[in-house]
Amino acid sequence: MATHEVDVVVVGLGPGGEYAAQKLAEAGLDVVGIDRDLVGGECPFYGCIPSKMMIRAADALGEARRVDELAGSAEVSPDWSAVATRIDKQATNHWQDDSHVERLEEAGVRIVRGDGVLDGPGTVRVGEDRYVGARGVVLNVGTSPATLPIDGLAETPYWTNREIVKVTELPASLAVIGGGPIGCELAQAFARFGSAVTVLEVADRLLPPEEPESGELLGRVFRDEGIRVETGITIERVEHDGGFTITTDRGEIEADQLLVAAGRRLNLHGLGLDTVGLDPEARSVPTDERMRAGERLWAVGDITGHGQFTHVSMYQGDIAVRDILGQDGHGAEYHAVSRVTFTDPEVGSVGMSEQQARDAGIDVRVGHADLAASSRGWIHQLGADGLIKLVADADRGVLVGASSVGPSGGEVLGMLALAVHAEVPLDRIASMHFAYPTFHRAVDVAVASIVAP
Ligand SMILES: Cc1cc2nc3c(=O)[nH]c(=O)nc-3n(C[C@H](O)[C@H](O)[C@H](O)COP(=O)(O)OP(=O)(O)OC[C@H]3O[C@@H](n4cnc5c(N)ncnc54)[C@H](O)[C@@H]3O)c2cc1C
Ligand SMILES: NC(=O)c1ccc[n+]([C@@H]2O[C@H](COP(=O)([O-])OP(=O)(O)OC[C@H]3O[C@@H](n4cnc5c(N)ncnc54)[C@H](O)[C@@H]3O)[C@@H](O)[C@H]2O)c1
Repeated sequence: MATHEVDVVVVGLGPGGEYAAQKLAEAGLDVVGIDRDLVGGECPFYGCIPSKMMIRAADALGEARRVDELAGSAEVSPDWSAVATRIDKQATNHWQDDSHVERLEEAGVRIVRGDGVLDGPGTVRVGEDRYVGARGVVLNVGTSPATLPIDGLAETPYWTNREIVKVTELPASLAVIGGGPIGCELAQAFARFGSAVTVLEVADRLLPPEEPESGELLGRVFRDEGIRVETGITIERVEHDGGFTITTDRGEIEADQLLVAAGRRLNLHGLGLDTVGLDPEARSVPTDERMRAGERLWAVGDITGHGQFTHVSMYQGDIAVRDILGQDGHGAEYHAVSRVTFTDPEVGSVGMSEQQARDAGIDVRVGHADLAASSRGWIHQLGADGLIKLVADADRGVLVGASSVGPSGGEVLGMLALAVHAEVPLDRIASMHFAYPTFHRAVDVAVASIVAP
């Protein structure tokens, strides 16, 4: 077994690990980056980027279909091959990671392909090689699609996000198990291209962790668009015989293809966490505000349990880099994590939901605004469904959470994320100017419903 002495070993090169490896190497450290699959991780090859390319195209179709009522007439002939080609060529370079590898190598990172396994503090084994980091190890091993214990499912050729991003021909019909962000985003994209889509969600609404108003609104929009939405459903069995038959407590559902988008499994199994004093069965890797997870060990990304988002992974990667380099700066805070599901309307939220705030014992005040009833919503008309919901801590006079659903809901969320993050007093928000007639002007209405109900 060969031993390689370096400064830092990064295991898993998802967004946070890739960022950390590059910055540490640019700072002059000797860095080895280990990945068993594509350097860059889930986001660029199987996640955010290909799915958002699908959504960009599907949104163009959705808008074009509004022309007849708003601006004359438009004939829409969807062609999935334009999306498939863009994902293949522009987003993923045929699922090759050369550009990611080149960027890291130019910074001085040595890339090792293989399965990294922890072997005591500061040490990682890859096959017959041991890499010892004098400063330590950064873990960024991410997630894989969760498997569901549904009778028959494992024997069928169902799709996860890994397969659906490579689809070159649109299925006539698609069933989607899971009405979370992946299920909702892809369901609407495929429906807008012409697939007959059914979403099967065990909870009583879409996007269950979001505010009930948000998930219910999205369910209404989906149904209006012709997507079949079955919430509160139990799937009993899945069979495949050319097509899929999904047996549920409401009868059988047939579909040409099946997407399972029912959450993620952390890639912690077999990682050797016990060799560094961590519980291999834990549901996340606990970290402090400097992303330290143990002796000479840092962890970033989905495995830390603070939201499975690229921006969280990179935020944490930056903090780990500063800690390793002995630099000052802010530590990790999670009271204002923002997230956006890129459906139409976009569903954005930040901080706590109303229920989470009540559960935390906060004296909650809630503010609402109906986007469709705002000046801009009325002008926009088609596709203006949306809302603003604010969750305020009455004692402190600040927002602890907010939701922004609507066209550009994720962009409107920006100002709310700032307010929650910086704990801007509500009366200061109430005293500002809100440009007319923007979508974000609905925030003024929602604030007023708390400050001067
Ligand atoms: C369809 C889809 C859409 C998404 N859309 C968005 C979005 O719009 N916005 C957003 O913020 N987030 C989105 N996400 C989530 C986002 O992709 C992840 O949060 C993001 O990739 C960060 O993950 P990570 O840094 O933990 O690592 P990952 O991206 O999961 O990468 C982990 C890496 O570690 C490697 N690895 C694992 N185990 C080992 C090992 N033992 N040895 C060596 N290498 C190993 C893997 O091969 C992989 O390359 C989406 C996810 C999916 C699936
Ligand atoms: N725009 C974004 O930022 C974005 C987009 C996609 C994914 N992501 C990230 O990836 C993560 C994973 O996404 P996801 O949608 O797979 O997971 P998720 O856990 O958020 O949602 C999965 C859904 O599947 C449902 N479900 C589970 N078992 C079921 C069953 N047997 N039958 C029917 N429904 C079932 C759950 O109730 C849940 O609503 C997200 O939590 C998010 O952090 C982010």
